[in-house]
Amino acid sequence: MAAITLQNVSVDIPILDVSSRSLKNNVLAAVTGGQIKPTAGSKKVTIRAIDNLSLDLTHGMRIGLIGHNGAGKSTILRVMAGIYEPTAGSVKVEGDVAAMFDIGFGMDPDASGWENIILRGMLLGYSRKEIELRSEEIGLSTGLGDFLSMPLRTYSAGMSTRLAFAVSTSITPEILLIDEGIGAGDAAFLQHAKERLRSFIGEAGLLVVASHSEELLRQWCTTGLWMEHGRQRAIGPLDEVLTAYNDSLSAPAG
Ligand SMILES: Nc1ncnc2c1ncn2[C@@H]1O[C@H](COP(=O)(O)OP(=O)(O)OP(=O)(O)O)[C@@H](O)[C@H]1O
Repeated sequence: MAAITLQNVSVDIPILDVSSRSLKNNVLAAVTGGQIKPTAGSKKVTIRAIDNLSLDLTHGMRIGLIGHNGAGKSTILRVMAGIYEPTAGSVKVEGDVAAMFDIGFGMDPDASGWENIILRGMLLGYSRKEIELRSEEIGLSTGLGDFLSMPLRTYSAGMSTRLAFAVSTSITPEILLIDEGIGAGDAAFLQHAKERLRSFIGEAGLLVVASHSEELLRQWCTTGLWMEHGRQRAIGPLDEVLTAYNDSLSAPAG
């Protein structure tokens, strides 16, 4: 059974080339970003991207991460994927994780489409034998035809997305983490991609998605987690959390 538990997790990112003396003491709090703090014992600064966050996500949950720019949504996903180590607190992840962040990550521009299917498949956890067995079916589903024999650097952005997308969705993950930005491509591909995504997402035991698109969150998620300056502002049924978030955006400042 898939599960993710975060206990009092904080993520501090030290910024090495900014001195705290350069910061203006803004009276108005920033509306974006994490919390900027002087680093203890130094003139440097630290950004607290996640601030003491505890979460208990269990099998079957479909979480949408909501919040302003720099609220910490991508950072939480990276902590869950094991890319970032928390500065404080503990993270426990049970189940295989598939992360769809930077869709082109790990692809080699000089290798052909076929070779990139193998490379990316191995990055996603397939053995060479498994991915070789599946590569033909994955290649066919891209609609790239003979371009699969050409180096990736000859592909347009949409063509590369097709390739990466086909490999990424060929696995059946227990935990699926998605950062917004997937969906680039032409209309026909998008239609195909949506169907493939729907079943891919349906197969995952636990889904966490960060997105600014309310439509996408409503389609895929049932629980909303509203983040603000690295902290949890609210968690609950998606509809209620989205309404509260939208109300906060339209409320007069002050
Ligand atoms: N590589 C980095 N170096 C320095 N600061 C970073 C880095 N990555 C993120 N941060 C900081 O961490 C905080 C949280 O960023 P994060 O990317 O998690 O926000 P987000 O909610 O995903 O934002 P957006 O909706 O704009 O994508 C921000 O204040 C950002 O400035």
